Amino acid sequence: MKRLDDWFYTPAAQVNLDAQQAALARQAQLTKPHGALGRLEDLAIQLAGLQGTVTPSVKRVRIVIFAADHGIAADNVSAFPQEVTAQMVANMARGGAAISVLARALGAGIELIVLGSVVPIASDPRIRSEIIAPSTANFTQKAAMTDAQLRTALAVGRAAVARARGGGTQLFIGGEMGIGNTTAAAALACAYLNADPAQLVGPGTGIDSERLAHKRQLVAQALELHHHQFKDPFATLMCLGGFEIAAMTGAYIACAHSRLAILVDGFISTAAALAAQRLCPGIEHWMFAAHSSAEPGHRAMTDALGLTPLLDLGMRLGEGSGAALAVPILRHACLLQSEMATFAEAGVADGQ
Ligand SMILES: O=C(O)c1ccc[n+]([C@@H]2O[C@H](COP(=O)([O-])O)[C@@H](O)[C@H]2O)c1
Ligand SMILES: Cc1cc2nc[nH]c2cc1C
Repeated sequence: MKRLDDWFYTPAAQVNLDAQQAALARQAQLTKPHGALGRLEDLAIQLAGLQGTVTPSVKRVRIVIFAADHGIAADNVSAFPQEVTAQMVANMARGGAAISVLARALGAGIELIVLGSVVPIASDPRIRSEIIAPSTANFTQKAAMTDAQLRTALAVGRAAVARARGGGTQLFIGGEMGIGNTTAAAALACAYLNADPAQLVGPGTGIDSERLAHKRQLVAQALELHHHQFKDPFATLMCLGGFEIAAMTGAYIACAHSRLAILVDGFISTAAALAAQRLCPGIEHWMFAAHSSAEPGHRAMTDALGLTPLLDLGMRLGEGSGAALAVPILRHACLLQSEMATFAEAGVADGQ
């Protein structure tokens, strides 16, 4: 049931325009031709507005991985079996996944949260169990989640951000793991953007063209079944989403409420960002798009959010890995803004 006083409908916090103005003015005084640092200048100015200071910093980064299984995986939409979701979470806990390596290199904190798994998750202090159900329902037959399940998933994301905030995090990265979740993300993108599955459904982990045609057909079937819900962004997420996608949506919204900058990862993370933007207007101002996923259909979502990805490395891994790789760019943008000398300090003659 829709209640407009629900926390996730509260619009995003306002950006601090004074800090943003001050950062813009400082950029003009730094020892470089005006605009010579290109997008690094815009990033520093945006971060100044988000953090309310002329000298922003993203030293303290928190990566939260949300993992869950999907009912649609029963329909042969992924190149991998469903138990890989749980196996990869265990790999992440042991430090062997790509995101584990990148988080270590960045000195970033990482939290693993499982919201649904078709196989039992071994008790492990490094894994947070927030199991809602073994998996979502198959959305070609019924809504993926119940209203209560969606609210729980959104709240799991919100609580993760509260913990991050408590630890002094300056930049939030949501990562995900879930076999079958590119089908859910593509279905969400089609519903929110009123687009055709032929444009937005792609190969995910790497299926052949025959299975891709089948995957597109399943998404078309789901859109047909649920289309009467698509005027309502909450109901759309309930019908087509996943527990990990919804948790990321809740996390992003909580970031925009608690003034925390968000670095969005790839295809699935951006579908969650799109859902967040439909629930929480203005949230896009709190976001940076880290990279352009190789998954076709990603671009349509970043365009709809008005975000321009920082990197294009042909990646399609998820786990927050593309976002982790973009962190040094944001860090360097902040360092330049904070530590470069001004023309006056350095005794360098300014231009016109
Ligand atoms: O982030 C991306 O752009 C991305 C693109 C394709 C696949 N993935 C990852 O691959 C898994 C989903 O792929 P699939 O084929 O099972 O739908 C899931 O665990 C994602 O993290 C991620
Ligand atoms: C091995 C593997 C690792 C992943 N990481 C994110 N999604 C993934 C999907 C697979 C299949």
